[in-house]
Amino acid sequence: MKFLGVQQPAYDLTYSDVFMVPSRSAVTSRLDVDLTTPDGAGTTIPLVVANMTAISGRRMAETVARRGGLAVLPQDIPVHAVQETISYLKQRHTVFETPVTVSPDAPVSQVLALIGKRAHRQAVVVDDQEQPLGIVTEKHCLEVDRFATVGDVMSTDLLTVDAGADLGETFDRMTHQHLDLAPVVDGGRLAGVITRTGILRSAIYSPAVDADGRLRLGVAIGINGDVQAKAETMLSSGADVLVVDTAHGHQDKMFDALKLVTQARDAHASAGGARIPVVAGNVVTADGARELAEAGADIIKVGVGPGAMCTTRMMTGVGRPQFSAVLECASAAQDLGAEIWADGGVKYPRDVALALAAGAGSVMIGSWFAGTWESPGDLNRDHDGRLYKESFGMASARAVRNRTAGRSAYDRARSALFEEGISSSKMYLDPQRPGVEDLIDMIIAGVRSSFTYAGARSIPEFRERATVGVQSASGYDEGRPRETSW
Ligand SMILES: NC(=O)C1=CN([C@@H]2O[C@H](COP(=O)(O)OP(=O)(O)OC[C@H]3O[C@@H](n4cnc5c(N)ncnc54)[C@H](OP(=O)(O)O)[C@@H]3O)[C@@H](O)[C@H]2O)C=CC1
Ligand SMILES: Nc1nc2c(ncn2[C@@H]2O[C@H](COP(=O)(O)O)[C@@H](O)[C@H]2O)c(=O)[nH]1
Ligand SMILES: [K+]
Repeated sequence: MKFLGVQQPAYDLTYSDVFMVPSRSAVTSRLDVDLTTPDGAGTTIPLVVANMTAISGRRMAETVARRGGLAVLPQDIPVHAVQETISYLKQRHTVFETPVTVSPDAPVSQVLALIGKRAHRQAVVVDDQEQPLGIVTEKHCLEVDRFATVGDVMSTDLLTVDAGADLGETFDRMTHQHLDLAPVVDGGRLAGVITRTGILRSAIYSPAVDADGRLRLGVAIGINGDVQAKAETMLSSGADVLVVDTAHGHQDKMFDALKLVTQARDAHASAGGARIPVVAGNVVTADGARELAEAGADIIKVGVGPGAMCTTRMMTGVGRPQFSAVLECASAAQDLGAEIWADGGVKYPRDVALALAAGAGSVMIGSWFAGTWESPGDLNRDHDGRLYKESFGMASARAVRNRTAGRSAYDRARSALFEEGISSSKMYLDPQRPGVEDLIDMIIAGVRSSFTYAGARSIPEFRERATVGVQSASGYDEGRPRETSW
């Protein structure tokens, strides 16, 4: 990346402070851009879901991995629950979505409870042999008494697709029959569901898979407790990426933890397992990035204070404008053969593109994905009828209370003194883009386009070719669309 015209300014920059100029391009289509990450995390798009309890769960992990990204499960989840999630994810189909099934005798209220995290808002009605009998949609259920049975309201106008069927032809048949969703069967039994949008997405994205072709998942490990045991358990349970994560990643305790995790990882690889990348953070300086890379981190997580749930900068004055942090840390890490993840503060597709221009291998997103069907929280409706989910920071009093539940009252009270995050925030679902895949579509469309403006076909080329200028607040404002007249 180079700065436009003048030299790099003497002050630090946020994503909003910068813009990119187009340059002569030989890339004639946005579809010629390959967004496979160079960071070794095994993803085909440079997006990682932040390890936050209100955001990253199994539905999120499954949905994002199918489109080539990676979710990282938070360190606060009990070990057995993480193991169950890994095992669940490893059994998911890489193209077909996991169906919600109900029996024809079930009340429609059951359907409404089950389809909450499904973007298609539909369930498949099956018999005892798991053979599809019909489809029931949210709309069917909302129009009747909650105790009406599924069999009363379901649609039996079905298109059942064989697991080996050509997806393009399936799309045409579904369009012809005005169907959005079709059950997929393998040997007569339900194997998944497919939607028309899902078919289109399968043509554009490649799932993030392990060596055995199963969906990938990351797991976060804190720096407290028995770090070695946790790392070993996660490795043997099938985690694909380990994230050693703490607020202040440039501290002795982090280096102790990182040593244990990399040793466990190496032992796992020597015993015939895959070599799992280790991520460590968070830091925002070249020194921090360099020392973590020297200590064995493959990927360094960068960002202190840009997160939407984060009060660190206001509480402590510590942090750094994220564009400059990413730029400096990426350069230091890459000198040592390591990569970085730009973590936090992403609100628009442009922020992802700018992080990649500054040298990030992937970009971690939390709060933006909180307001989606797939995040773990319950769906709420405000006074105006708008749908939202509740989110909270991982250093908030609420998260600290959860994390320290097993400790003494005295220890918990002491930990609660240090609060650097918001305990409750409303994250609204965008009516135009209520699913995480809708947001991924928007981000990836923006980033692909950004690459062609720079004449880049790949992330390494984009890093090389991007030309970045510094703008005033009115420069940024000029770029914003106006939804009403001004
Ligand atoms: N990216 C960011 O800007 C930030 C992210 N977070 C996220 O919140 C989650 C919880 O992280 P964390 O608060 O580190 O909790 P952890 O449970 O990971 O513990 C942090 C450990 O580091 C010690 N420590 C020393 N200095 C600090 C410091 N300045 N801030 C925090 N801990 C310190 C703590 O000791 P003691 O308690 O005795 O001081 C404790 O032992 C993580 O997911 C993290 O990524 C949190 C804050 C900022
Ligand atoms: N200082 C704090 N940082 C937090 C907290 N919870 C999460 N985080 C960080 O934010 C990013 C996600 O950023 P977002 O803008 O996409 O939401 C996450 O990965 C953490 O690094 C917190 O309570 N305090
Ligand atoms: K913030």
